[in-house]
Amino acid sequence: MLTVPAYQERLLEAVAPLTPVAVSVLDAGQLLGLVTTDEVRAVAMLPGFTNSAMDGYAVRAADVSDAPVTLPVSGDIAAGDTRRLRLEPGTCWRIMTGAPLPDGADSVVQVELTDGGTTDVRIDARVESGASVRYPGEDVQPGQVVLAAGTQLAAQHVPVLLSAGVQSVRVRPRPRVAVVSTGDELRPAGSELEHGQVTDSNGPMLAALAVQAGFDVVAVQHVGDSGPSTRAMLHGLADAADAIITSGGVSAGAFEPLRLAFEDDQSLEFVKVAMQPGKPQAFGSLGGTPVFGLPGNPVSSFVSFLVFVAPALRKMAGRPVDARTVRCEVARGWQPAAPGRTQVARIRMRPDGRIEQAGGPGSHLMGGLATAEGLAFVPADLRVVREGEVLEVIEFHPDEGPRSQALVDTSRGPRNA
Ligand SMILES: Nc1nc2c(c(=O)[nH]1)N[C@H]1C(S)=C(S)[C@@H](COP(=O)(O)OP(=O)(O)OC[C@H]3O[C@@H](n4cnc5c(N)ncnc54)[C@H](O)[C@@H]3O)O[C@H]1N2
Ligand code: MOO
Repeated sequence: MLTVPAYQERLLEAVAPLTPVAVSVLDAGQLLGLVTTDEVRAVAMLPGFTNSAMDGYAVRAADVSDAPVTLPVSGDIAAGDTRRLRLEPGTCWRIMTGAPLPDGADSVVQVELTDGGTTDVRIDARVESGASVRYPGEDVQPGQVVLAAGTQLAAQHVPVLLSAGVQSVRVRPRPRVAVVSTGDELRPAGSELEHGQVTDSNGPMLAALAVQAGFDVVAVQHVGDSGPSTRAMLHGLADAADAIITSGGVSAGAFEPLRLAFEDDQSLEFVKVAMQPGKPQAFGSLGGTPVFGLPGNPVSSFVSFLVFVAPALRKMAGRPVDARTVRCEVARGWQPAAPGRTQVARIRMRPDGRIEQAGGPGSHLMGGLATAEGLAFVPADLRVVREGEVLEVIEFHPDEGPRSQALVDTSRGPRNA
């Protein structure tokens, strides 16, 4: 049996980062989570013009040095005013935050330090030259590197990309994933079930895991216990997807579709990993598209995705491969179900940050999975997990949500309205 790190390594060696593509920054929502392959340089400077940092009055500092003073107000300059204006010595303009400073003005007195007048204004405090003024290029200069190569794009990068005149960025594309459930017993969700049939929950679950982890799902399909049908379906999907994830049909039964399809073929290998759940695994490549064959038990599939598939897909996406883990202390011990195999235990977090097992270790227990808040790694040589033991934990982060949602312009109201 392979160890968990040995199988992870095998998968990582077999996949390569996807070829970079240029993506328009106008599609900012689509960029979230993608990784830049090149430095991104500003085209325009930021700010683009001298402007006010405060609502107040644009003045020459010299004219208010003997404050309190009263100055005539030449007019109003709102944000967005495109006129080229001048300030005559001994006068002022009422100006709003972000509005262009008139030529000749060198500072802004915020409105709170005045009587707020609109024809004449009494200014009660002196200001230094440059007070409350934002200068062109003080934030970003043309040609300046605003994003390093290898940046994983997030909301914080959107403003500078859109404002600094950048047209497009080169990124690794989001891996496109096809999901295939195998087995004659499966029926699509919502179907009436006959005795012996079960709902295909792995397909939608694996699709949800993929989307939640920042990948695109291009197909969710089902095939029965037929080797030829499985071969045909997977070969078809290999052209449309960057990776295929199957569930079921990899263990020792008489009708295992993945085995029937590929056992005599060099394209897929069937291995056992010293992990519980998730012992039987298959991996291979169809026309260069990696195929991850996960075991059918729902929790086995779930765990296998996070432990084996997600790191490989992250490598394809150019992201750091390792899952983020935290070290947590065990609040209440338990007995690992399969000593000698790394147990990937479903756990709950107590309010004090300590953990306990969520439900039993069985790999069919979907109810227990639903109550879990993370997965804890119990080393294979640990026969008993004792209170106080410290384990590595992958926390589930439902707050992170999907990353491929387009940003919608809601200003036009509902579609077809
Ligand atoms: N003789 C042996 N039997 C089994 C072994 C073994 O080593 N020797 N390993 C066991 C382990 S461990 C696992 S895990 C499972 C893996 O089995 P398969 O990958 O072949 O999966 P199936 O047999 O197709 O299904 C297993 C189980 O999961 C249910 N299932 C499958 N697909 C779905 C789906 N899309 N949605 C919901 N549920 C699904 C299926 O109905 C079965 O109950 O093998 C053990 N057996
Ligand atoms: O590997 Mo199986 O997932 O132990 O039930």
